Amino acid sequence: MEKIRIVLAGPRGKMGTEALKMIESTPHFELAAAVDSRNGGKRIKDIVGLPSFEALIYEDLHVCLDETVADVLIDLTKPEIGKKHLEIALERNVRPVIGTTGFSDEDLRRLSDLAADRQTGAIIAPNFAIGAILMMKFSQMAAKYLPHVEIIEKHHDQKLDAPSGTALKTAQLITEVRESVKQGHPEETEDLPGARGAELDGMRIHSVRLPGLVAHQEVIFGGEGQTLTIKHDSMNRASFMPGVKLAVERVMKIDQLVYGLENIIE
Ligand SMILES: NC(=O)C1=CN([C@@H]2O[C@H](COP(=O)(O)OP(=O)(O)OC[C@H]3O[C@@H](n4cnc5c(N)ncnc54)[C@H](O)[C@@H]3O)[C@@H](O)[C@H]2O)C=CC1
Ligand SMILES: O=C(O)C1=N[C@H](C(=O)O)C[C@H](O)C1
Repeated sequence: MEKIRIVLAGPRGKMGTEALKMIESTPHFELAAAVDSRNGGKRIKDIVGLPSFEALIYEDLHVCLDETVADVLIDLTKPEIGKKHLEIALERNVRPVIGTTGFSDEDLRRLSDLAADRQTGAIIAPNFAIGAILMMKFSQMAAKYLPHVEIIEKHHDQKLDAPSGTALKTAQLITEVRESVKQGHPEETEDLPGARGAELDGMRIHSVRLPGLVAHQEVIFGGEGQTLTIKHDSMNRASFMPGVKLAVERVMKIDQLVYGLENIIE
């Protein structure tokens, strides 16, 4: 089998270091280069303790792709950078697998058109953990019958964005099937601003940030005399890697943009 040549953006990060281990242990993957905000000109083996990686580090994705033969870009940096990198990769027919968040509906439309024009596969995955994908799918099933729903997402306190991409994706999947309802008391007040969380189509989303957490979400449904809680916990970043690996393999076989791994797992 021919190896899939990967450029990894964000190799020093919490996700990036796990992704390096995953690439190293996958015989048909090869690290072609890396993109980092520092360390340009060095080699990956010089900045992380993985001596097998000779791949060069670039500080600019344009230059990296000018000088590197690559099939796939994995981006695990931060929201605005991931979006920019996705576009640069597509313009060069390198297939992006993006783990960062912050894509508006308008971004998704524009980038889908770009992927279709270039006939180049692209995957944006708000969450790579297979359990989290199932949590979202089960939540969508439940929302059809129990439309009163609140989402509580909990993350480590180094997370930049709120609410999480996973919470937004969950809410979006729920709005596809749920009848719009006004939740809570019609006359409820918020005596401390933010107490009821963010609001999306009547649903409430609450974001918790604490040291000690990794990535966790509860979707709580309420009905007459009953509640249903669907809960997922990522205990470490290794939990995301089977999904990253699957996305890299699948992006090689598609010629359009896919938003969410639920669209590629059977
Ligand atoms: N889709 C998913 O399943 C998951 C997505 N994430 C997302 O992945 C991203 C990374 O998460 P963590 O590893 O926890 O963050 P982190 O802060 O540990 O790592 C981010 C890395 O990106 C690098 N970086 C920043 N700007 C850059 C630039 N311009 N070019 C290249 N590299 C740059 C930083 O140096 C850092 O090493 C976040 O956006 C996070 O929300 C995190 C976990 C799971
Ligand atoms: O920043 C994180 O850590 C995570 N980000 C993604 C999100 O915003 O949903 C995925 C996962 O929750 C971890």
